[in-house]
Amino acid sequence: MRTIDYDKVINNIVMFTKEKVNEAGANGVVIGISGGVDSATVAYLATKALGKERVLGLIMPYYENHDVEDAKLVCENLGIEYKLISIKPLVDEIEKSVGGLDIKSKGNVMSRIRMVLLYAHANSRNYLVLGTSNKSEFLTGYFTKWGDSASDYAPLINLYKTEVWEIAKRIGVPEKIINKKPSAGLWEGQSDEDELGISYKLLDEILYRLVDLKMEKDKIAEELGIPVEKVEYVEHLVKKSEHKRRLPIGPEL
Ligand SMILES: Nc1ncnc2c1ncn2[C@@H]1O[C@H](COP(=O)(O)OP(=O)(O)OC[C@H]2O[C@@H]([n+]3cccc(C(=O)O)c3)[C@H](O)[C@@H]2O)[C@@H](O)[C@H]1O
Ligand SMILES: Nc1ncnc2c1ncn2[C@@H]1O[C@H](COP(=O)(O)OP(=O)(O)OP(=O)(O)O)[C@@H](O)[C@H]1O
Ligand SMILES: [Mg+2]
Repeated sequence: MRTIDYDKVINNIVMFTKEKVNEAGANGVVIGISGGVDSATVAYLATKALGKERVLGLIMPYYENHDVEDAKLVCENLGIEYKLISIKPLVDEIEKSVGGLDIKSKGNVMSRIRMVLLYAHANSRNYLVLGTSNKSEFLTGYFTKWGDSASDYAPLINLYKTEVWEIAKRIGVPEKIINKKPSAGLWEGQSDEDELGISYKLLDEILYRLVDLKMEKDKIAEELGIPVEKVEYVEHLVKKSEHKRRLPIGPEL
């Protein structure tokens, strides 16, 4: 992987967050706290930048499981204000109004309902929404369009998942959270690496060479000692999600 000066990156994110909040004249930031490492890392960095009084955490479970305890652990360790809001009634109402939803579509509704709640709090308190997307998710399209991808600023967007883990370790995110299997939590037992069909470690190595270094696919395969089909698969994920990384477009006049 690329070598990064982690202390410098941490400092840059902290300065960036401070600057953007000041520029916007905002009173603080609101973050969806899932109990996973991405949102925990954003919450730790935001608290470093703004102080605990200007960070609001929203814990928004659909399912009843241990993730809520992990999310509370993050908020309580930081001493930030947090609210626990079950999104079950809202999501179930939408599912009913559609007349039933397959599990993936329902997961996307969960993600978008959380976005609505985050922006309702941002509007009413003059806060900004901090997103938690990282570069691995962003490039592969592994997010809900206008759902978890929707935010005002995304402090981790230029960092691969394996780099987020490194940062999390350095800023004191509890080990229990760092060691959790990444999951969107959109259905019981969901795992990012299972759904994507590749480990983040390998995905990041491929993405870095494909996107940042713009290397030829067979060269990447040779360097990593993997079949070229794996590289082609990752390229396919990047290409088919292009529409998720831009605002809607229309025809040329
Ligand atoms: N070519 C194209 N040009 C323009 N728009 C296009 C399009 N193809 C689809 N679309 C639109 O995009 C929609 C599909 O995109 P979308 O609604 O996002 O849905 P989709 O990509 O099918 O599903 C989201 C994926 O992200 C994962 N996810 C979601 C949320 C959080 C996390 C996490 O890691 O925490 C992961 C989730 O498990 C699932 O695999 C279509 O319904 C259509 O409206
Ligand atoms: N139950 C939840 N409560 C509040 N926010 C949530 C919840 N589930 C998901 N989110 C929001 O959606 C984001 C995307 O989820 P994602 O799973 O990619 O990140 P994560 O849970 O922080 O880390 P990991 O990918 O390691 O599980 C979260 O970071 C969080 O901001
Ligand atoms: Mg998660």
